[in-house]
Amino acid sequence: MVSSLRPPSKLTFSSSGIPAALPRPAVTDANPKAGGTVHAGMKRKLPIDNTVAGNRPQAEIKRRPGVQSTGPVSTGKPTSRPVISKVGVVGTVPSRTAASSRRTSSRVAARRPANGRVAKVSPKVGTKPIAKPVGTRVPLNKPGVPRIGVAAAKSSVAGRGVLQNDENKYEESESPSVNGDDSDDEPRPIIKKRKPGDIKGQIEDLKTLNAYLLRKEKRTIASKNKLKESIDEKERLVKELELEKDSISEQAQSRKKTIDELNNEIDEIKADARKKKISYEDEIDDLKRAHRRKVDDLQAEYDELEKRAKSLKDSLENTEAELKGEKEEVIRLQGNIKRLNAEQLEQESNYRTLKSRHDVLEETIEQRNQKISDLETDLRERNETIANLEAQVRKEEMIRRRLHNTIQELKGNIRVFCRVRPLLDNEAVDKDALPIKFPECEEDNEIELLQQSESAMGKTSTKTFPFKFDKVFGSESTQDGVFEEVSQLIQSALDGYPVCIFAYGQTGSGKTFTMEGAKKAGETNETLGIIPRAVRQIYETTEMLRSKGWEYTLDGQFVEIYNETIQDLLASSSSAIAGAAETKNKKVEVHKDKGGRTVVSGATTTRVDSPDAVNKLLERAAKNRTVAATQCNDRSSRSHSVFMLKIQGHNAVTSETCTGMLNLIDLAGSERLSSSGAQGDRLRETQAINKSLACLGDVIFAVGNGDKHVPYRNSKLTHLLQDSLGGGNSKTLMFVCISPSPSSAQESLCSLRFATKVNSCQIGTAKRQSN
Ligand SMILES: Nc1ncnc2c1ncn2[C@@H]1O[C@H](COP(=O)(O)OP(=O)(O)OP(=O)(O)O)[C@@H](O)[C@H]1O
Repeated sequence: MVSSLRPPSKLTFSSSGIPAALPRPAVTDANPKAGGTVHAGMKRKLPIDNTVAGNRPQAEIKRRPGVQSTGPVSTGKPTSRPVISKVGVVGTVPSRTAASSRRTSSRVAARRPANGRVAKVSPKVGTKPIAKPVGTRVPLNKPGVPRIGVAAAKSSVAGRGVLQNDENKYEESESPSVNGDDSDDEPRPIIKKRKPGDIKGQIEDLKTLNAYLLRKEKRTIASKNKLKESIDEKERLVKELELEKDSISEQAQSRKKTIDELNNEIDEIKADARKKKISYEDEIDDLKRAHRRKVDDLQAEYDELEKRAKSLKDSLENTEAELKGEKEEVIRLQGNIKRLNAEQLEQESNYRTLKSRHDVLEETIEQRNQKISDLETDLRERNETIANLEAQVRKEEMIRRRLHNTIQELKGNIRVFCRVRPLLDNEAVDKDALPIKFPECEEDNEIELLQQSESAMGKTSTKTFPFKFDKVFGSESTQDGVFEEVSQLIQSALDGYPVCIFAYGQTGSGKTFTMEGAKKAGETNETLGIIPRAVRQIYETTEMLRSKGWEYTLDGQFVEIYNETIQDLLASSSSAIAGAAETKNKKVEVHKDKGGRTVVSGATTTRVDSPDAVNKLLERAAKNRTVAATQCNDRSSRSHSVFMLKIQGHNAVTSETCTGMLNLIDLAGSERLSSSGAQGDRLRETQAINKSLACLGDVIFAVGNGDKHVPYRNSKLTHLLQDSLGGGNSKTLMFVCISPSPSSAQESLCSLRFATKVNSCQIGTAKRQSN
């Protein structure tokens, strides 16, 4: 019988907690001679109680018919319990004689299944009960057989044969039986009965017996030695089994540990499962809610669909009705199609007619294209002519400028216009009593001032003072009419000449009205004075002159001379005027630049590139004058305001350049000191005004007389206007403004006399400033 051990491939646990795959010996009946179970690892002969088995292999016993075998191998129901002795001899001992083995077998019984089978026992301790005929008695204590304990005895009993592993065969032993069973051993010598006194025979018998006993002793000793060896071997086996037991115990502990770990793992899994259960419950709740919502939505959708179905049904009914109408329409359209077909035929005939016309037209187009080509040639020729004409125009423009200047010169480089303002509403005067008369003359250039005087005798006489100027404007004159006469001088400024236009006269005589226009809000453009009109004319003319190759830049300055101090009227803390630099706190000075031209530094210069820029400029100046007037009562009447416009032109075609200067001056009131009755500050103001006006007269007279020294620097005004009052190339126009009021007659007389004096001056031939 061979048992083999296979290593466990995988540890699995049975319900009892014992590894199901624990290695177990495979018990087979491979060795027919063996009567017991031998572990695969036991590669030695084990003495077995062969006598019990009758020296016949157990399998053989099992197969032999008629033998009543109760061995577990043959029947599976042992009549005796397996015995595992300390020496590892496994045999079957009848229950009643196995007391000495009970302690050992009890350990094995712990592993024995409940049904008492020993087919599977502890690894390496494979046992197989040896079948023994019932009632067979093992003779253990025969005389001459040494007592070596139950196991030893059993071994000795089994000494007739040896148990071999699967590699060794079960061999018959040659040695005599140790249990003294002569039937199988050397036969006991037969001692015949001797006659008494047959000593010799008795001695021979004794010798024979002795020899037999000696042989038998020898065999017994050999058997004993073998048994001893066997015992040693089995003790060693016991040790091995104990070691194995310890190993199994360790394995058991390790498995227990594993079981604990697995239990922990199971607990964790359970806890995890509980958590998951809670989470799944929440999820289920969410899903239920979602489901309810979905159901609600679906219900709403269903309602909606139902509504739609109803509306579709209605719509279908409508459509059906429409379809009916459409069918009628189709019938009607079919009639139309018939009619259209007829029309189409007509159209086709029209098309043919049109096609023939189209062919005719194409011919015409060809002829016209030819004509266009001719016209283009003509146009080119005409363009050339236009270019020539433009050159001619430019040439003529130069001629015009020269002629215009000649005319101006012929009119006089210093001209004086007299303007009499109308009576104001607050001047309740009889018109017939007015001291101003306008003689009827063709050129409207005469004026008479009537002055009444009373003689010592009390006789009243009227004295007439006639004056003649270049032009006299009566109280009926309009701003338009006045500007028409002035515009020629403005053109001179554009043509590159320095031009000065003054308004001279007593306070309230209409100087500001003439120069700037009405101050009242809501006045129309008709009341605009010379300054806005002049700037507008210049702007419009420069735009027109673009076509003749001229590009102009206009830079304006507006200053006030009060008590011989120049102040900037365009200064703005908030730079309200586009392009205006901050110059409020700067001192305004007059000096010469590198080119010897008189310039004003410290005053704001504004680029006038649109009519809007002009308006803003004038508004700013008016605002600043109003502020100044608040600081000093009636200041505007006692200061000179000077608007200076620098006009720079460049003709890219002819490479001509020109620089004109237009000065428009609203002079301070020219009251006489004696008549004004001024005192204190007013007296000083009046003195400053009179001085500057006198200086202006002196400069004009000096230039007119051709004096070598012209006293420009005697006043800020003449110093400022030096280039424009500089004789030959400048043009000066003075407006002498007259109040028609009788109370102003004396002042009017003075003004007219001053103007006449200026008018008598003839400044030499004006020369155009050009590069
Ligand atoms: N030609 C005119 N037609 C209608 N009203 C005029 C005319 N000339 C002047 N006036 C009016 O007469 C008043 C005085 O005129 P203005 O202020 O121009 O005089 P002024 O000489 O500039 O006085 P000041 O020296 O005080 O500035 C103003 O109300 C003005 O509108």
